[in-house]
Amino acid sequence: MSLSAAANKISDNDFQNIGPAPMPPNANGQGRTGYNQTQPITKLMSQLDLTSASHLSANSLKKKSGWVSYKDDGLLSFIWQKRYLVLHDSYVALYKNDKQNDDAILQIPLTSIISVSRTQLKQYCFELIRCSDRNSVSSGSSSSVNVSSENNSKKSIYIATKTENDLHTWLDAIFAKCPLLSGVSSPTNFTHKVHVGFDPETGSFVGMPTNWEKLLKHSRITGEDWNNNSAAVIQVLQFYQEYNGAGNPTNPLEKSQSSEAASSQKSLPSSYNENKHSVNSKASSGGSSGLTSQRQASQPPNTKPHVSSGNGSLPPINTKVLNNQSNIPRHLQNVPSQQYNKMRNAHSPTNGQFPRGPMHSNHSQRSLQQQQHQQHQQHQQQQQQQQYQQQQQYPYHQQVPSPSPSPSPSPSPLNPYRPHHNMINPYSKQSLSPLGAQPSNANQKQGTPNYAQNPSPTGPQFQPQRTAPKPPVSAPRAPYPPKQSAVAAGAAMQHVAAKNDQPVLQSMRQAPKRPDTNDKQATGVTKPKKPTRPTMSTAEIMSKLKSVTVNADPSICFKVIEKAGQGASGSVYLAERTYIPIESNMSEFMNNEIDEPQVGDKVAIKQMILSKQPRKELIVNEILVMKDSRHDNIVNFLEAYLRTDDDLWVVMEFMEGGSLTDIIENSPANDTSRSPLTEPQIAYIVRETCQGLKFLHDKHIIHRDIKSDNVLLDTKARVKITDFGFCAKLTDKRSKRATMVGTPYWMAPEVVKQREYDEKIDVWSLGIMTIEMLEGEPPYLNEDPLKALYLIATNGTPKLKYPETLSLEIKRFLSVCLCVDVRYRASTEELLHHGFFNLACDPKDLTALLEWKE
Ligand SMILES: Nc1ncnc2c1ncn2[C@@H]1O[C@H](COP(=O)(O)OP(=O)(O)OP(=O)(O)O)[C@@H](O)[C@H]1O
Repeated sequence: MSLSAAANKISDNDFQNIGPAPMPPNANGQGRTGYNQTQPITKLMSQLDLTSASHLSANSLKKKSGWVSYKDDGLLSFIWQKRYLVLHDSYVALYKNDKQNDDAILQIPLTSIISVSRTQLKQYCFELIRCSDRNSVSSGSSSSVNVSSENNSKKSIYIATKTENDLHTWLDAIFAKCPLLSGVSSPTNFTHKVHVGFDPETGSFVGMPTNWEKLLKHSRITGEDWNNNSAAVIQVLQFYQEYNGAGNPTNPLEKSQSSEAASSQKSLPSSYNENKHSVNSKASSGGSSGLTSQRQASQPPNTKPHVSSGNGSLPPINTKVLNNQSNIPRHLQNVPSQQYNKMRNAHSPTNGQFPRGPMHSNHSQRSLQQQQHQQHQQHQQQQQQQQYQQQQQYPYHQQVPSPSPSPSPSPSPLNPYRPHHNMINPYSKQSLSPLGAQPSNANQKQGTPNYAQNPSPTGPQFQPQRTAPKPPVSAPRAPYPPKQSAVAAGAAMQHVAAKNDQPVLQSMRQAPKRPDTNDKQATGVTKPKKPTRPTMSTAEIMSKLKSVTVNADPSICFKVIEKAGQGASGSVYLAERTYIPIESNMSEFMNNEIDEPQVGDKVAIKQMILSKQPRKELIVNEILVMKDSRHDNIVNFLEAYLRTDDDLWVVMEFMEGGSLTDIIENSPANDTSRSPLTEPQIAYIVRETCQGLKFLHDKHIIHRDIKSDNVLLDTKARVKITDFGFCAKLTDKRSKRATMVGTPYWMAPEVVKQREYDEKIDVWSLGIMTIEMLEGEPPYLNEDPLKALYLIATNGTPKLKYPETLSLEIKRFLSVCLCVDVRYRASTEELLHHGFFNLACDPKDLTALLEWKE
C-alpha cells in the first residue's frame, strides 16, 4: 500500500497519535539512496507499506523480544547459540527459551551499554559493547549513567538476527533505551560512579552534575518524565549543553544569562546606531537603560512604516495596539494576561533556557527581543502596580501608556519571540540607516567618505576600496544618483569604522557547536566526535565573495526607501534601483532566467557587516546557494556588492508581503476562529513551499531551518523560501548530516536526538509550519525549551490541539510529514501528490491575509 493510500486510512481519531512509522519500503535497505525522495514517485509509492506498521507500536518498541543467534567474546566465542533476546525496561537479557521462565543466561543493564552497532561478522549482525561494570544499577527509577573510570574494561557480544529488518528494529529499540547511547556520550568529568535518578520523596533529581540539576530544576521536566524515558532526558540535556557550550559545567544558567545579555547588548541592530553610545555606555555600566534606549528608537512591530520620499522627515507612527486578548490563542484566552505572559516568558533566557530562536543564528536576536520583552513587561507591570495603588483598580488587559517619549516595541502578543519586522522607523531622527537613509545634516557632519579612515578590520590582504564607478558615457540607463546618497553611504561607513574601534561584536549568527559526524556510521550508532573541520580562511572567503560580487559601489546604484526587516546577520532594506553599472562586471551576474534589471525596480537589500559575522563562510554559503537556486518558490538572489571589505550588500527580489509569521500573527481570522488561516489557504502556502523545497532537495540541498519566519510572500501571494545560510549539500559520499542546526520547536526528532539526518528534516519542519498556520504557533511553544526538546524526542508526532475541527486531508498530510520514522516520512515529491493540495485556494484568496501590510 502506498504511503498516501495508507495515510488515507487514518481516521479522525488516529491522528491523535499515529504511532511509529510503518516498515521500510524496502526492508533490506538496498536500493535506498540518500536521496530516495527523488526517485520516481510510482516506485516509491508502491514500495511504501503502512499496513505492516502495526507490529511496530510504541509498546513493542518499549519491550521487544525475539529469537536471535548469540555469541560472546569469551571462552565460547566461536559458537553461535540460539537464544531468546528480551529488551526489558532496564536491561537486555538472553534466555534459553521464549518462556523466560529460567534465569537469564546473560543480563546486561542498559546503563552499561556503551555502543550498539552493526558488524560484518554475520549477515544481519550487531555488536553490543558494554562496560564490564560491576557498579551498574538497573532498577527502579534510578539509573546509573556513568561508569567508573577505574572500571571501564569493555566486553562485546554479538547478536545475529534473521532479517535485515529485524536487525534494524533491534538496533533502534536498544539504542532508544540506553542512556549512554542515542548520540549521548557519557559524562567525562567523573572519577566516581554517579547514580542518577529521581527521588520521589524529595521531588528532586539526584546524582546529577550540578549544571544538569539546575537545568532540570528550571525546566518542567518531571520525575515522571525521567521515569518514562531517562535516556531522552539525558539526551536533551546533552543537546542543550552542547548548544550553550559545554565549557561551563558549574552554572549554565549564569552562563546562559550573561552570554545572552552580552550578545543582546552587543548585537544591536545597526539601525539602533544613533543610540549606540547611550546603549553601550549604559549597558556596560550594568544598567538596563540601554535597552530602554533601543526601545526609544524602535517602532512597535506590525506598525507600518510610511514610505517617504527619502527626505528624512519623520512620518506619523501608526501605533496599532496589538496586545489585546483577541490576539492570544483561543485556548489561552481565559488565562489572565499576566499568567499568559508568564507562560510566554518561560522561554526567557533569564530562566536559563534558550529562546525560541534558531540554534544557529537568531538566538541572540531573539534573546534581545526576549530581554526587551521581559523588561518591557516588568516595566509595564511595575507601572500597572503603581497605577493600581493609585486608582485601586487593576485592569489586566489595559495597555498602560509608557512614560517613554517614544513608543516601545510591543512584541507580538501571539509570539513575542518572533523577529520584530518593521520595528524600526527608518526616518526617525534617532535612527541612522547604514544604507544611507540618515538625515542630511548627519551627512554634512560626517562629510565625504574617507576610505583611508576605515582601515580594513580584516587585514592587509584586502584590496583597496573601490571608488564609485563613473557614470556611463553613452546612453546612461538612469539618471546619475544624487550625490547625497554616496555621501550618506560614506557616513554610514564612517560609522562602521567607529564601531570597529569597539570590542568585537558577539556573534549573532552563532556557529553550530557540533561538528558533522562520520557519515559511514549507521543511524542509531554512537557517534564519536570529530574535531571541527577547518573553515575557510578570511582570505579565501574574501576572494570567494569578490568572485560573486559586482565590482561597483552599490550606494550609487540604489536608493534606500525603508527598513524592511532585521535578521540575525544584518538588516534588510527596501530599495529602488537607480542605476545599473553596465561598465562593471554586472553582466556576468545577470541571469537569463530573471528579468533584466531595470531602473526603478524595487529590491530587497540585506546589508551585512562582515566583521560582525563570526562565520563568514555561512554568508558565502548563502550567496552561492541563492545564486544557483532560481525557482519560483525561492527568494531570488539578484546580485551582491562588497561596498567595502567589511560591508556586504546582498540584493534580492523584494517580497512585500513579509514573512508567513507576520501573516499568521496578523491574520484577521485570529479574532474569529481557532485557525489563523483556512485549510485552503494553508494548502496553497504549503504546496508552494513544498515546491521550493523539492527544488532544493532535487539538488541534494537541505534547507535546515524551515519555519514561517523563513517563508516570505509578495503582494501577488507568491510564496518563497528564504534564509539559506544553513543549507547543507548532500553528496554521494556524504548522504547524511549530523550537525546541530535548526530552530528547536521545528526540529525533527532525529536532529534533537543528534542522529544523522537527510532532506526529510525539512519535511518535518514543513509539518510543524503547517501546525503554525493551524494553531498560530508550533507545538510546545508554551513549554520550557528543554522540555520541548524532551517532548520532541519522546512524543514523536505532536498532537493537534483541535483535531476535531480539521479535515481528514490535512490530518493525513500531517501524518506523513510528522512521521518519526524517517523511512516513512514522505519526501517532498510524494507530498506534492498529496490529496491535501487539492484543497489549495487561488492566490487571490490570500489577499485578505496580505492586507495587514497596507
Ligand atoms: N527579500 C525580502 N523581501 C522583503 N523582506 C525581506 C526579504 N528578506 C528578508 N526580509 C525581511 O527581513 C527580515 C529579516 O530577514 P533575514 O533573512 O535577514 O532574517 P533572518 O533569517 O533572521 O536572518 P539571517 O539570515 O541573518 O539569519 C525578514 O523576517 C523579513 O521580514
